Amino acid sequence: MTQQTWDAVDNYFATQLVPSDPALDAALKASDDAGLPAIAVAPNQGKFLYLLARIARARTILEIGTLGGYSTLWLAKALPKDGRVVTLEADPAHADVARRNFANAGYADRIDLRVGRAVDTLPELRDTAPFDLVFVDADKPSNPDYFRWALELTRPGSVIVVDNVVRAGKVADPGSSDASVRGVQHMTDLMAAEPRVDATALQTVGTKGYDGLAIALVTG
Ligand SMILES: C[S@@+](CC[C@H](N)C(=O)[O-])C[C@H]1O[C@@H](n2cnc3c(N)ncnc32)[C@H](O)[C@@H]1O
Ligand SMILES: [Mg+2]
Repeated sequence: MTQQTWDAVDNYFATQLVPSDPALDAALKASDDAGLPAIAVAPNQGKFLYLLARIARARTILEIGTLGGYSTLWLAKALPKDGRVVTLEADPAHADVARRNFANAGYADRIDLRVGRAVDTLPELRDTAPFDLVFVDADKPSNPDYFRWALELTRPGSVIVVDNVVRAGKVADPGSSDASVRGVQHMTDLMAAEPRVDATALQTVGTKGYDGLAIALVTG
């Protein structure tokens, strides 16, 4: 299988099942025009997050890693009118683009964007917790910290999703010295040893190449 096949299949399903949304398309274009890296989730992955949030009947969502807010908008779309997404972003330039995207999409009232390193902004969220769903998609070396925080800020029944866990297959290399790979491996160790979650991980292919995500249900 080749990238060309993966693109064609993603485009087939996106055309059928992920109708284009002008607000989301505009957010992607504005992010691109502002020079942000093209590392947002793909449209079908955004819809997947949206569906997970709806399946979980999420009213409060935490996202770690905003970029231009594309995945944030998918998550915000899944919320009831009085629901809320808190999204954390370290880079003020990314946050500026995201803030404009939220306003232009008409979702600014449902999204609370906090600028700063997530390890510094997460402790502020103890009063806002518990979150029904947490989406972890920031600096991968910090994934163990983000998993610990996600556990602290959720409740039994909450869902934790961690993006980009495959690292082009290097996650299976126990001798890897890549800090992102090691971050994912350490987080996976924590998930495996944690009696309060039930978790799995999936490899994926698509317009974003070869990747994958982990998902955990908080059980206790
Ligand atoms: C992969 S992008 C997020 C993509 C976004 N979730 C989406 O799919 O549309 C990762 C983001 O995390 C931010 N980031 C990196 N380190 C961070 C940190 N320590 N705290 C918070 N955000 C961080 C980066 O600046 C970048 O905007
Ligand atoms: Mg990602």
